Amino acid sequence: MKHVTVAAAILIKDGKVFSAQRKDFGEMAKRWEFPGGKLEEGESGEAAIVREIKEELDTDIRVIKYLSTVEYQYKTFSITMSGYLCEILAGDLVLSEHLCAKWLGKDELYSVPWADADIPLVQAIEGMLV
Ligand SMILES: Nc1nc2c([nH]c(=O)n2[C@@H]2O[C@H](COP(=O)(O)OP(=O)(O)OP(=O)(O)O)[C@@H](O)[C@H]2O)c(=O)[nH]1
Repeated sequence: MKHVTVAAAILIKDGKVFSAQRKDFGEMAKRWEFPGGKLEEGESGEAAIVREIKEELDTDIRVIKYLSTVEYQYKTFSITMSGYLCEILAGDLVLSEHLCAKWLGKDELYSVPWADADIPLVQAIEGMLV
């Protein structure tokens, strides 16, 4: 079974968290996720998340702190995903790899179909939202 190690950015602004919708292919097609992606060989999670957000969203971020790591077994692959609380340094989160995106407040947090693996991370950040 394929295993992927992923870094995810938790971006919170005005009490809302940034969530983006995956494209229409793969096991997680059209699910909502934290932006990010797979670590390259020898790369740290912190370095990967800064690189991925630049690549995917043309935005410079910095990691404020590591939050937590989720392990999840999908039908076709397993995932280890670490979430990092990040802040935007420069850029406008320009979508290039997602269908759309939303800033979700506490009341809307579960209004989108999240990727299954994300639920523990979503729960972990609920208290940071308004
Ligand atoms: N970025 C991201 N990926 C997630 C999340 N939750 C989750 O299950 N995943 C899964 O983790 C994997 C990440 O792969 P990706 O396609 O985003 O990563 P990448 O940009 O490095 O991929 P690529 O360069 O191979 O296309 C996907 O299978 C995706 O479905 C999440 O919150 N964020």
